[in-house]
Amino acid sequence: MTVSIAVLGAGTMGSGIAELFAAHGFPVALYDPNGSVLFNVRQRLSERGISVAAAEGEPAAYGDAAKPAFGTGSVRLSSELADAVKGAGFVIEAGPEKLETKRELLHAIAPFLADDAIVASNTSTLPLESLAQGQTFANRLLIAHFFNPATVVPLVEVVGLPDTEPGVVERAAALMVSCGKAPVVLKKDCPGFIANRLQAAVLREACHLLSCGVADAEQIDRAMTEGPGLRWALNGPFAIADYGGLDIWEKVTSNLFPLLGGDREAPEVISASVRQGHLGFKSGAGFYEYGDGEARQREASRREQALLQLIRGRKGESES
Ligand SMILES: NC(=O)c1ccc[n+]([C@@H]2O[C@H](COP(=O)([O-])OP(=O)(O)OC[C@H]3O[C@@H](n4cnc5c(N)ncnc54)[C@H](O)[C@@H]3O)[C@@H](O)[C@H]2O)c1
Repeated sequence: MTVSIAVLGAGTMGSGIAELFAAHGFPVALYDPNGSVLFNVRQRLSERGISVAAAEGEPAAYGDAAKPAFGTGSVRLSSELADAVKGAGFVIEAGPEKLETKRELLHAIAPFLADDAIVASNTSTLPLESLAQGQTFANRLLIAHFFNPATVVPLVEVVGLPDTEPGVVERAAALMVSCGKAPVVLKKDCPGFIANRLQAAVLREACHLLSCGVADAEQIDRAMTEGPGLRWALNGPFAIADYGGLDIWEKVTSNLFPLLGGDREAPEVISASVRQGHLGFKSGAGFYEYGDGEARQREASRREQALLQLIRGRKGESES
């Protein structure tokens, strides 16, 4: 039987996760408390070929309530939490990254959850333990951490707790696989999980090099995309160390580790940009300039296509 999906929060990640599940044939209910978010999501999903309906009683602007009722491969938009959650076999929250908001949201869904529903959080940084505290379904709660864009990037980090009900993590991982994802199951809860910790370590050093005047941002980025970035799409750091030779990497690490940047706070170059309202791509400027909304839309599509091509090319290589 096809499991019904409920996605809570229809922002960048929630709308992408809803699209992913719908594109793989699952019936999806997508909840957001903000009507204008739902209105925009309807436009976006429709443009991407996903069938969108409004839940009963919702404004027609969210989609035609008459069709499709809750069909396979469609998204039903709802501003009612109970409506979105009831009957769902897998619920994933993608609300704001605030502990209290997420805890309250999880608390609010408890009365409407099916007895065997799995509940996941897409949090980037909050420990599962802190989300699970006091929740009646804590033994069915886990992390399923997608990457942006959720429709494209294969990785989903899946994390349970020591008293997670047996089989729950495995069922969630299998669900991800059925959507073409490559789940990585962590042995234990860890803030930032794996991938964001690795990315943060690289960004810390990139900012250190920039602040030392070794090169500008563009050159530092090129040193990544024209070099290690290409290899990292095929081999992780341990395989790269094996290929290079562990004797060599012993020297590299012992010579370089004492010299690497060791910031314990957000890099000043990033904080200064944030203070000026330069938030990166979404605001039109950060380390680079991105132009107006239309230019950014084009760039986002181009990046998504390039990423898809890369993923397809990589699959082709490993299959041949
Ligand atoms: N953006 C990323 O690259 C990324 C990647 C992985 C994980 N995440 C995580 O995913 C989550 C969502 O991030 P995002 O980038 O989509 O944020 P976003 O700001 O784009 O979306 C958040 C959505 O939550 C809605 N919301 C507000 N209060 C809510 C509530 N009480 N219940 C349900 N929804 C509510 C907002 O209206 C908004 O539409 C965060 O936990 C974030 O850390 C983000």
